[in-house]
Amino acid sequence: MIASLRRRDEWRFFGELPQAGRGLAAAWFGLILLRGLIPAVFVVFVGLLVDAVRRGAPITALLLTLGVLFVVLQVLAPAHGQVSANLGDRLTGWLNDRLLASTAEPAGLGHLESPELTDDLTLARDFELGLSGPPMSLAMSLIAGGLVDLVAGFCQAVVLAAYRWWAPLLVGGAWLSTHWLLRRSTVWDRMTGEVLDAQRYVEYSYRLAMDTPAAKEVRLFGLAGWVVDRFAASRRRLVDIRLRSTRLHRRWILLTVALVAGANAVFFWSLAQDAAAGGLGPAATIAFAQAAVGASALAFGGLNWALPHAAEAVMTVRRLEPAMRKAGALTGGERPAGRMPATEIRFRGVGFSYAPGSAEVLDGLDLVVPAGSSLAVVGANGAGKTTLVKLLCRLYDPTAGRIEVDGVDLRELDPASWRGRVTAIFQDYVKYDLPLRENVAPLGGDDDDVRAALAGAGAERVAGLDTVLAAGYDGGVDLSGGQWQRVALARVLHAVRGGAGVVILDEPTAQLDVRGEAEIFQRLLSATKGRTTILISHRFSTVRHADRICVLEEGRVVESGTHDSLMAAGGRYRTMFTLQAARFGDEEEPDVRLRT
Ligand SMILES: Nc1ncnc2c1ncn2[C@@H]1O[C@H](COP(=O)(O)OP(=O)(O)OP(=O)(O)O)[C@@H](O)[C@H]1O
Repeated sequence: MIASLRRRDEWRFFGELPQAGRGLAAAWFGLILLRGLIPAVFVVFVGLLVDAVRRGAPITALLLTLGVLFVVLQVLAPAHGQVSANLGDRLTGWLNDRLLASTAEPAGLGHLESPELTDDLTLARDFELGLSGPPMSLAMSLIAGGLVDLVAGFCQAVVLAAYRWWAPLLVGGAWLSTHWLLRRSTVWDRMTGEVLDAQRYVEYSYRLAMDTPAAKEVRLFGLAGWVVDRFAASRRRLVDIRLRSTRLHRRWILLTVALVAGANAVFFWSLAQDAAAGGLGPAATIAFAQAAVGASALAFGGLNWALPHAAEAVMTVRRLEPAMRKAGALTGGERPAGRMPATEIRFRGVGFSYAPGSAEVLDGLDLVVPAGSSLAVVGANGAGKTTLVKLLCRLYDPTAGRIEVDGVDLRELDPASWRGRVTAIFQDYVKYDLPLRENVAPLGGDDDDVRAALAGAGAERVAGLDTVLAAGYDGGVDLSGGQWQRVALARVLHAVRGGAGVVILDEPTAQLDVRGEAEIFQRLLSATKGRTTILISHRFSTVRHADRICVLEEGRVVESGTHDSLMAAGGRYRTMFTLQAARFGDEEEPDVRLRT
């Protein structure tokens, strides 16, 4: 039992508190002891006062002491509340720091895509949102209150030992047992699929209502009422589950009442007997009676509500740290990437699936990209094109085969060093709510370089370098889809200027008009000169200008060659190209070639 008590999250939670603020945690614990001790001292002094009155002795000093104790007790309560709120806020900040670090630091992405870890993450983040329990600053006040009661009850029970050795055990034990007997009524299991599901819905509906990206559709499709109802319904569901799992169990309550009533009856009967028989004076009788009443604070049911919730949040974050580190880890190589690739990038029998047991997205893929050349990858939706370049960025490792750079397995290279060589624009590129300068050079850079990159992407006039690219900020602006894409391209061009040797362009011009696309390609052409470039596009007018083209189907390369050779071969590429040319016309295509 002791071992199981020691293993409980609650203890470990108290052990973690100093991490949030050593001095503050010490003050918080100190105030708990002080506020718990004073009531027992008060009881003793009341006894002494009654005795002094009875004996006709001076009572001024005793009254003064009682007054001071009373005032101190009153002052300590709000001060403790403030310390608790501060500690709760610090703890929230500390937990957020840990969560951000465990989410952002792993080199891979596995930890963000594991369903179990995502569940834990939802649970962990609740310490701030307070969707299924009090937020941390309030929880710390409630926990402090519960602990003060516990210490106060314990100290007053100890006073009873001066009456009879068994009195603290009988009275204190009875009140203490209420904690275990009623525990089931106040604690609820939040790790069930039903709770996590409801919690995820609550969060999601909340974000749908509050976040700008969903605002257009919510209004256009008349979804406002639906979103609000959905939030209310999932919130209600969460409350219902909680009520259901914590409903009071009548049998346990009756047992608790009987136990407490019985213990107190025995104690007070014994006290009355001794007082009547003259074995106990009025001062002691009053003091022990008061202490017995005070011991009722041991029924610290209040702790059950806030403590498990807070402890769970802290322990979930602690548990997530190693789990996310492991799931997001990439087997570490330490070889620096230097100026790789000097000769080629080679995919050798590469297989990949996103989760163990799930479908193979890449399956025995072989591909060579000579250094300094351009390769276009085409294929139907879901063929695995983006997955291929994600592996090249080492966001994941192949589940079979290997990717070699100049003959060296990518896994032997230091991931950070290799990523320093690669730059990419993905379909879901990030639109930072930051000034244009940081959108182009997130890690900072010379303004002239930023301007040159913007000019290269035809985005020099979208906004001033200091303008925040989000309408919600003072002086901020929102950009069109095409303008955003140019800014993202500028980010890539800035990285190329900074020395990136591998350029990945995943549908880089999907949001540009035909003229814009032709113009951007001219610029990409000169900017990526001498760089190894991989272009993914559904626009064959763009694709045809790559040095080489490969067609991906069901996770394999089924055709590869130059535009002319593939057209001459009359295979899938020719079919796709002809279909698109017939539908959209091929006359306006830009006369540019994406290569060195
Ligand atoms: N993070 C992920 N977790 C699980 N499966 C994924 C993930 N990303 C992609 N997939 C699956 O992998 C397959 C290939 O996706 P991928 O994005 O590589 O295709 P694509 O060829 O780039 O498609 P598109 O032309 O539509 O962009 C798809 O079936 C997709 O459902």
